[in-house]
Amino acid sequence: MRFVLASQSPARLAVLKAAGISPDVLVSGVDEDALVASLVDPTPQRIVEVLARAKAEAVDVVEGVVVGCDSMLLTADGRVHGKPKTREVAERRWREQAGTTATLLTGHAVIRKDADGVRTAVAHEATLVRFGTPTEAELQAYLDSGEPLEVAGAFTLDGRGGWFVDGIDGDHTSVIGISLPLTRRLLHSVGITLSDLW
Ligand SMILES: Nc1nc2c(ncn2[C@@H]2O[C@H](COP(=O)(O)OP(=O)(O)OP(=O)(O)O)[C@@H](O)[C@H]2O)c(=O)[nH]1
Repeated sequence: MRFVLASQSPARLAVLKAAGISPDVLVSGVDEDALVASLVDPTPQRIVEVLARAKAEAVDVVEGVVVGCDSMLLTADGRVHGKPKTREVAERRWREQAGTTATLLTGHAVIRKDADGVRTAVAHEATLVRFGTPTEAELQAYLDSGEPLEVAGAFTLDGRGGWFVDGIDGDHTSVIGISLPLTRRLLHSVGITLSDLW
């Protein structure tokens, strides 16, 4: 069965490959900001689920299974944060989040398309992340690396950011970008087991 990852994320691709899946990668190009702006008073959980589903629906796949994801960091003040994209925003994020606990939300959408039609399953995973406190020099060096600018919440678990994550409570693959256990459950709900894909 064809397995399509509707994501440009190298981390999502790496998680799937290490887990025995070699997906086709089709980048959705969804305008995330515009879609979020169109939602009326959405919860953080709904935002990541709507975005994940939009990405999976946007790619042109006639038959097979498509997976789309979206990750955001939900901070204790109720705000959600995507990718900083600039050094200034990444620095502000770290000055606010260092030493705190936040929740990394990852929305997941699995869409199966075959002769029986289209079946869709959507859910999100929430992982608590306990941030450490980088020194000023460490923070500046981390920002200089460029890594925190292109990842949700301005940190990675499996990269340079790992030095500044004291611990997590929940699924680590979800933090990296795609929850394997949740994706397995969503695949089951559309009639697919891993043995169909391995
Ligand atoms: N390696 C790594 N990447 C992370 C981590 N946390 C978040 N990310 C990445 O941060 C990005 C979150 O942005 P998203 O909008 O969900 O995805 P994207 O990278 O824009 O790619 P699309 O799915 O095509 O939208 C994803 O690429 C995640 O894999 C982490 O702990 N490790």
